[in-house]
Parts: sequence; C-alpha cells; structure tokens
Amino acid sequence: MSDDTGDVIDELFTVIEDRKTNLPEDSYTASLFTHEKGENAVLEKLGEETTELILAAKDNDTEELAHESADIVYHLLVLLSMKEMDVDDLRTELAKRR
Ligand SMILES: N=c1c2ncn([C@@H]3O[C@H](COP(=O)(O)OP(=O)(O)OP(=O)(O)O)[C@@H](O)[C@H]3O)c2ncn1[C@@H]1O[C@H](COP(=O)(O)O)[C@@H](O)[C@H]1O
Repeated sequence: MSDDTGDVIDELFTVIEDRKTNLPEDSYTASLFTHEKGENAVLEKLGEETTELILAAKDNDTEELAHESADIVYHLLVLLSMKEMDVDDLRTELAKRR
C-alpha cells in the first residue's frame, strides 16, 4: 500500500463527520444528511451502487469495480455516521471474525 492511501478511510470518515456537523451548502455529503428522504437517500444510493458493482463484476471490468466499490464504501461510511456509529465499529466487527 502506498503512503498516500494508508489512512484514506479514516480521513474520509473524519471529513464525513465534519460535513455532518458544519453542513456546508456545496457539499454532497451534507446534502445526504439533510435530504428530504432522510436516511432513505443514502440507503437508495447503496442499493444503486451495489447493482452497478454487480454489473461491473459480471463484465470483469476491474476499473469500474474499483470505482463502484469506492462509491459503496463512501455511502456506507455516511450511513455509519448517520447512525452515530464509527468506522471503528466496522473494524471491531471484522477483527472479531479473525
Ligand atoms: N468519496 C466520495 C464520494 N463517492 C461518491 N460520491 C458522490 O456520490 C454520488 C454518486 O451518485 P451517482 O451514482 O448518482 O453519481 P454518478 O457520478 O452518476 O455515479 P457513478 O456513475 O460514478 O457511479 C456522486 O455525486 C458522487 O460525487 C462522493 N462524494 C464525496 N466523497 C468524498 O467526500 C468528500 C467530501 O465531499 P463533499 O461532501 O461533496 O464536500 C470528498 O472530498 C470525497 O473524499
């Protein structure tokens, strides 16, 4: 893993938490926290991105697979933040399965 990608998930989660607190007008993340559909906005995105991920996998399109995986991880982190959870909750659950 290269140095500039090592902490990218922690950094992303910190940015998401910042957007949740400060709600800048030009932020897509903030728009998910204030969406009129509530949490359904991010849940719908996760559904859409998962379908796109499956199509990329079936096409053996690894570039698209990485793109859709990143979309899913981003929206998953937004969902965890919405539920007042932390990225460490995900780490803890994964570690329990070792
Ligand atoms: N990682 C992401 C990220 N991944 C996906 N998205 C957005 O999620 C949306 C995906 O919805 P769509 O699938 O409808 O969009 P799309 O581009 O047509 O989708 P694809 O075809 O690309 O799959 C797009 O608007 C993307 O911009 C993201 N928006 C923000 N981030 C991160 O969040 C940070 C803060 O962003 P803002 O909140 O916008 O300041 C950014 O610096 C990024 O690090």
